[in-house]
Amino acid sequence: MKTKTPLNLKQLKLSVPAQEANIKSFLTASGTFHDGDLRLNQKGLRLISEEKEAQTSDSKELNFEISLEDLETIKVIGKGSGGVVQLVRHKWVGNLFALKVIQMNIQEEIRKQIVQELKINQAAQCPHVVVCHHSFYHNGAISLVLEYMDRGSLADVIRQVKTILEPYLAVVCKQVLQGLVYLHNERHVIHRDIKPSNLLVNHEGEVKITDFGVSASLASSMGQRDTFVGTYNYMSPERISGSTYDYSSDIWSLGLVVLECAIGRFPYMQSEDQQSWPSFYELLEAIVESPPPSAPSDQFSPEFCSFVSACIQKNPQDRSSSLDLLGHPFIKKFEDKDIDLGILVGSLEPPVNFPR
Ligand SMILES: Nc1ncnc2c1ncn2[C@@H]1O[C@H](COP(=O)(O)OP(=O)(O)OP(=O)(O)O)[C@@H](O)[C@H]1O
Repeated sequence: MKTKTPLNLKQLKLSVPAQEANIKSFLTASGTFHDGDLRLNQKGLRLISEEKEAQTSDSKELNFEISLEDLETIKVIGKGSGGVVQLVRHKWVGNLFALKVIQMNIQEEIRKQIVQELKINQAAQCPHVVVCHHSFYHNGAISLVLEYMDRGSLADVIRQVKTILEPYLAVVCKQVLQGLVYLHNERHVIHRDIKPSNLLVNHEGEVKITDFGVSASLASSMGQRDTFVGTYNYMSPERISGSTYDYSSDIWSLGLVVLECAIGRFPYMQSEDQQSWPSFYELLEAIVESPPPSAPSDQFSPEFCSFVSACIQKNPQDRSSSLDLLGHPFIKKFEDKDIDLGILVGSLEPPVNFPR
């Protein structure tokens, strides 16, 4: 029988790695251990070539990869004409995202092409454009993993507050214009679908344009036809009448959105107590044929009225550009007033509680 040699406690030393602090450099934000081609996290071990990862990584700001199986649904937060938007949580990392699934009855080839274009657009680098972290083509649908905007859209805000006062509106406009300057002047794209439900808000009072790329990609994949549109309400007269259109088409839409937020009703609705909307054709005819709506000068400041009219002009050439509008007296007037949109949106019911 062997006798145990008593351990010399002094010999029992834990050897501390000389460069302990550097362990962090092996971990990504998600806690994934990576060393060269090796990746290890809760899901197991993977080998990824650094080069391939650089090419295929379409997650902006996130240094972990997202796959649909990693996301668990918390709640449906919205429904659009193209599909459903869900609030989802990353199972391992805990981050929240908005998952938008667009069911499309179009050829597989076109769907793949759209996802390809969306991936290019994912490089969006602007604090006023919603980040699309990832896009998939899966089971006949396009899924977009979007930055989650926890106060919903401007449509949700006006549903609650009915009207937005000029100082807050100036802050909203400034941020939307910053997003538009980025899209128009840096990315050289027309958004094509500026409307209240595509302007999202978070608790910090940040306003961001969403659906960037989606409508543009769909239009280009479908040969410039405006077949995929949820609403024509905010569409410029030149688009409705089938003429060529440019960035100024987004400015028309912005003007209508801003006026709607100020007066508390869609500007082509005659009065607040008007029960029914004009019919689809009446509306299109009014947009193309009637004089454009304007802000009533007895209720709003001259700066606001001038801003609205700089946007809502029938002739696209008479509209100001997004860059010019950023310097408009209406925007400048409130710039140094320290207006906190976060306080306004913070006082509202979070949209996730809305019955839809
Ligand atoms: N990234 C997001 N974060 C939080 N909520 C979102 C996000 N994206 C969309 N939503 C919510 O989901 C709703 C539906 O969005 P979606 O883009 O599918 O349709 P829509 O813009 O309302 O209409 P349409 O499909 O006709 O363009 C939005 O109005 C908004 O309230």
